[in-house]
Amino acid sequence: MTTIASAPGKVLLTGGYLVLEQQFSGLVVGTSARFYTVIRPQTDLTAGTITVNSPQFEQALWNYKAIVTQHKLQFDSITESRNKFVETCLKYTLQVILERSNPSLVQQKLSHGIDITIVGDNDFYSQRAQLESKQLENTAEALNSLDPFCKTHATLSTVHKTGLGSSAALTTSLVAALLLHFQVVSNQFTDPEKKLIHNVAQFVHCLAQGKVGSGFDVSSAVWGSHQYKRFRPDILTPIMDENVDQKLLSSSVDADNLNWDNKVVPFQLPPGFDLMLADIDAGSHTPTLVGKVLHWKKTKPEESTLLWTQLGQFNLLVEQHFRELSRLYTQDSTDYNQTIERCSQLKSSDWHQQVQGKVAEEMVSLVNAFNKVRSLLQKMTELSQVPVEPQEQTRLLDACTDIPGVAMAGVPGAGGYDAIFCIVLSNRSKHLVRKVWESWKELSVGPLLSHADSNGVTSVSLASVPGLSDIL
Ligand SMILES: Nc1ncnc2c1ncn2[C@@H]1O[C@H](COP(=O)(O)OP(=O)(O)O)[C@@H](O)[C@H]1O
Ligand SMILES: C[C@@](O)(CCOP(=O)(O)OP(=O)(O)O)CC(=O)O
Repeated sequence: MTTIASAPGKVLLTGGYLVLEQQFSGLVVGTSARFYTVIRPQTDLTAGTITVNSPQFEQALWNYKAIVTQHKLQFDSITESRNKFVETCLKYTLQVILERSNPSLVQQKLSHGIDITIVGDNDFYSQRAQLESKQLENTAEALNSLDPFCKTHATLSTVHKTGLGSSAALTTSLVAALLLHFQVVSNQFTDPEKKLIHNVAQFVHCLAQGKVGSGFDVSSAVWGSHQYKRFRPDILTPIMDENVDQKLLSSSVDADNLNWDNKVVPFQLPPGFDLMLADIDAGSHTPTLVGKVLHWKKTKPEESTLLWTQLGQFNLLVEQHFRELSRLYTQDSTDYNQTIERCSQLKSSDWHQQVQGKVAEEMVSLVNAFNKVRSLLQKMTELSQVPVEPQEQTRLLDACTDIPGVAMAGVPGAGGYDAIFCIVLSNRSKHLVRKVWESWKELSVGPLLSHADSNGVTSVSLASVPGLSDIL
């Protein structure tokens, strides 16, 4: 039986940096771009052989040996080339599986080896090189013409990532596929099953990256779009050890372990709103940005605390206005749709003067709250001297915000020169935004094709994913 699990990428709309602390939250939106892990039993491999390949990359083939005796696992990497995330996923997820399932079932499923294929939608990786080699412009139309899961002509260490969170989506889809393949979870992915997938994926992701981060990226790979409040780091810090005791690991990641105090409040963009993303070629190194911002925060506790408090309030206001708009839709969808239609034809700065009614008022409040968020991120940039929303990005975002039907434009997550997002109200606005991106000279702006998709981790069939069977 072939097993496939899939997990989405993410965009942190608000809450960058603040979400590292439990008292603040982040608003994260899932993307239509997803990772897929396909597990197929083999008939001709020696017992315990696990082959993993990522066909979009060069030199992306890894072999492992997993020997199970009773509840014990002996796990070795056979190939010289390593993939920290894949290896960590396999080793510790198999240990969790051994604590929760019959060892003879695990042995039987590994008896002739298994083959694992991992792919991510094209949006996870920059397609600039691919487009250049085909002499195509970096436009949405050209991206649309590429094959699904196309080759990047790069290795995993040289590829340019677009910031959708490849390691979190990969980890989550691989953990979920393994738990499903070894029958620890059902293909329904019920709530407690998702909790287990989440907890295992957070552990693996933290161990592989060598630190306990906020975890919003793994959380959105599991739960899709939501308001995220982090877990207390000390649920993981004591087990951040390659030789962690298997029983301790399994009990720590248990769905019923109440020490996991992360909070997930489901969220969806209101009807008529959609997300657009662009990757900026300049790029920033997120861990460096985070290190510098946190260093500044420590040296300037008073000014940073004030900024964090204000930013926290306006981040929450943005979310509240989104939620109120969704509520207004359910109350009177005709009035709501008419207002959105009207707003989609006007610049957001004109909504206040030219559109009336409750929905319009809410739209204006949303824009005002988000403008305040941006001005506070600009203040953070100035005070910390870290380019969270640098001036080049400010100019680009202002140009996007000046387009009719664009409700907001901002830097996602840690900000920097990595990416931008826009929230737009119509296909016409999308088209106009793409035109601005194509003609923008100061920064190289590459469109992504993803839109907002609030679904989290799922089990899927091969036939339901266009292009997937072609790369197996
Ligand atoms: N398609 C893939 N197949 C296998 N491993 C992958 C794939 N995509 C990403 N990874 C893993 O994730 C790592 C990248 O993680 P990271 O630098 O944290 O990027 P991101 O910010 O996108 O999560 C890679 O080095 C690799 O181990
Ligand atoms: C600063 C942060 O709060 C958010 C960073 O979010 P990004 O989405 O920018 O992350 P990358 O995918 O690693 O580039 C750090 C964190 O929460 O871990």
